[in-house]
Amino acid sequence: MSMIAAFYGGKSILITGATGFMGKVLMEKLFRTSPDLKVIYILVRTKAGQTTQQRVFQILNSKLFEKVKEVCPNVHEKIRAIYADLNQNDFAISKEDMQELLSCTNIIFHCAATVRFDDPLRHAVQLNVTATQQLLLMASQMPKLEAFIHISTAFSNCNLKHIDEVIYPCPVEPKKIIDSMEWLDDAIIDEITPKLIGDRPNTYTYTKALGEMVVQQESGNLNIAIIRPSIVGATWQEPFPGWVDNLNGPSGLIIAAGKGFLRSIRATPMAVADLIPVDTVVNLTLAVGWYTAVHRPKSTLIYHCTSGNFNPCNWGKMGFQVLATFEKVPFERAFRRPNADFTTNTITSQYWNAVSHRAPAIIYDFYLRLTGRKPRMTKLMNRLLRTVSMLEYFVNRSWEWSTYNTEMLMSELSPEDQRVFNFDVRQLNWLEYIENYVLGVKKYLLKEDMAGIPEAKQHLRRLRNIHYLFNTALFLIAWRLLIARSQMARNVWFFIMRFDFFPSGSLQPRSKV
Ligand SMILES: CCCCCCCCCCCCCCCCCC(=O)SCCNC(=O)CCNC(=O)[C@H](O)C(C)(C)COP(=O)(O)OP(=O)(O)OC[C@H]1O[C@@H](n2cnc3c(N)ncnc32)[C@H](O)[C@@H]1OP(=O)(O)O
Ligand SMILES: NC(=O)C1=CN([C@@H]2O[C@H](COP(=O)(O)OP(=O)(O)OC[C@H]3O[C@@H](n4cnc5c(N)ncnc54)[C@H](OP(=O)(O)O)[C@@H]3O)[C@@H](O)[C@H]2O)C=CC1
Repeated sequence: MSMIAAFYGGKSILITGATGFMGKVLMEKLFRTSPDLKVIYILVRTKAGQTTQQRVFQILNSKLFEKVKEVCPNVHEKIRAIYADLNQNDFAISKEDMQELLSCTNIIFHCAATVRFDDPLRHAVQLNVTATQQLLLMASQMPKLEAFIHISTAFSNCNLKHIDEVIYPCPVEPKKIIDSMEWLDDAIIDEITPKLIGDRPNTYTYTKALGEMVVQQESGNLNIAIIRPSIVGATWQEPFPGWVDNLNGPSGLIIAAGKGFLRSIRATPMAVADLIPVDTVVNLTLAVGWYTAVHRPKSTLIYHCTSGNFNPCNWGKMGFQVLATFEKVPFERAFRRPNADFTTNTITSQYWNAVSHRAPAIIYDFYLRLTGRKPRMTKLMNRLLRTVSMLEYFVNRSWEWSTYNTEMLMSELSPEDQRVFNFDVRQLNWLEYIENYVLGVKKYLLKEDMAGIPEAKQHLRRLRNIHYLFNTALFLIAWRLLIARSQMARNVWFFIMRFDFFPSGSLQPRSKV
């Protein structure tokens, strides 16, 4: 019997960010392994015209939850969606709901965050820092609370090369930052943002670091742990391989490469691609919840959930395997044949951006205009290049994360728990994982049917022929222009012609047969 699964039985669990990528997998695993848990409270806002109930309905009816429905048929009764907006005071939770949360919650998993790299500082602080502070305040009023698990990121200190399982202070206290957001206007905030984030690449990593400081400062008597995952990718094993439902991290770039938009990226092939499957992160998170509640460590423990030091894969290997998978399972209606290159040189990268990204987009838009349609490729390409430029920081560096606490936890688990809540990435076969990831992107993100693969391959063959035709035409035009302008080119041309048309020793053309 799994001790961790048994621990969650009968518990009331509060999850923030349950509608997000990680939150959904966390809920799924909890329901599947501990169907006798009492209730999962989720803080949900309304979005895209959907009520909180409609959002929950959609999640429970998704493919991800198919297995849960077999194990826990009354899952919809055990999930209690509470309307909440983490940007509002007291999260805009009603008094009755707040009362229930305060009196019943046993465990909190705080996953909600803004993960956008370009969020204005004010918004990133509100969600990643102030909301965390408010949630801690709520937690301190929960008499039955056994553990508070905060999800951070392994990149919260990405300005360092070696990162230990400790909280590193930021120069300006989070409380001062929170206060200043109250009275500074947006223009001033924008002006001071680069100074505040310092050598971090974006407001996301900076505010996640501030969030950790808040956890440390406001922990009081709470039983707290922090989990720092690296780049979270599709599921490895559970509930099935390759599940992914958003474009963050590598997923968006896999689509861009598979559809032939992304042809080159400034990335270091030998740099470690510190990807971690989402189900691995969830298994560690649940194990940490159990350990923190049962063993009550004296201080806040930080767990790095990374793959680089256990089972490293690099970007070169990853890119190669992604392209190899496109050969077997191409995406439908590609713009160009998938063929993305890595370059480490900024100038070469700019050259390829002009030649392989912008030029084809301009030509395609010209074609759209000629055929009376609205041009759109240049705009799309500009957005893609902007996205790529934001991710470049992470694909040109390697980090070392110490994993003492994660390894300690692994050794504390019973063999059964090590199996059910497996977070040992040494067992991960990268080639298989990446292949399943690409397949998952095709199936669950692009919603493409496997039956369309022959047609997709046929389309790629057509694109290859167009490519050859286009290149030949381009070569001929360039050559024709060159001979018109250069005597030397003309001499070379006549020399070749003579060599080809007049057999050696003869000045007569070859007779046509
Ligand atoms: C052979 C090649 C193989 C390639 C493999 C190489 C892979 C390298 C991957 C490196 C990943 C490094 C990630 C590092 C993560 C750090 C870990 C964390 O904690 S951080 C946690 C992880 N956090 C993150 O990863 C956040 C990263 N993302 C962001 O911050 C923002 O999306 C943005 C600033 C990039 C774009 O903002 P903005 O322009 O305002 O627009 P929107 O957001 O509204 O989207 C606009 C359009 O772009 C689309 N799209 C979106 N994302 C991607 C993508 N990744 N990609 C491509 N496309 C993407 C989106 O669908 C939309 O399309 P459409 O609907 O218009 O057609
Ligand atoms: N994905 C990754 O690569 C990594 C993620 N992490 C961390 O893991 C955690 C989960 O990330 P992930 O699941 O990928 O992120 P997602 O963007 O998929 O999910 C974010 C969640 O936060 C919720 N949320 C955002 N703003 C609000 C708000 N104002 N009120 C209520 N809820 C809100 C979202 O709700 P809604 O659906 O309504 O938008 C969503 O449920 C985050 O803390 C992140 O920093 C760490 C390392 C890597």
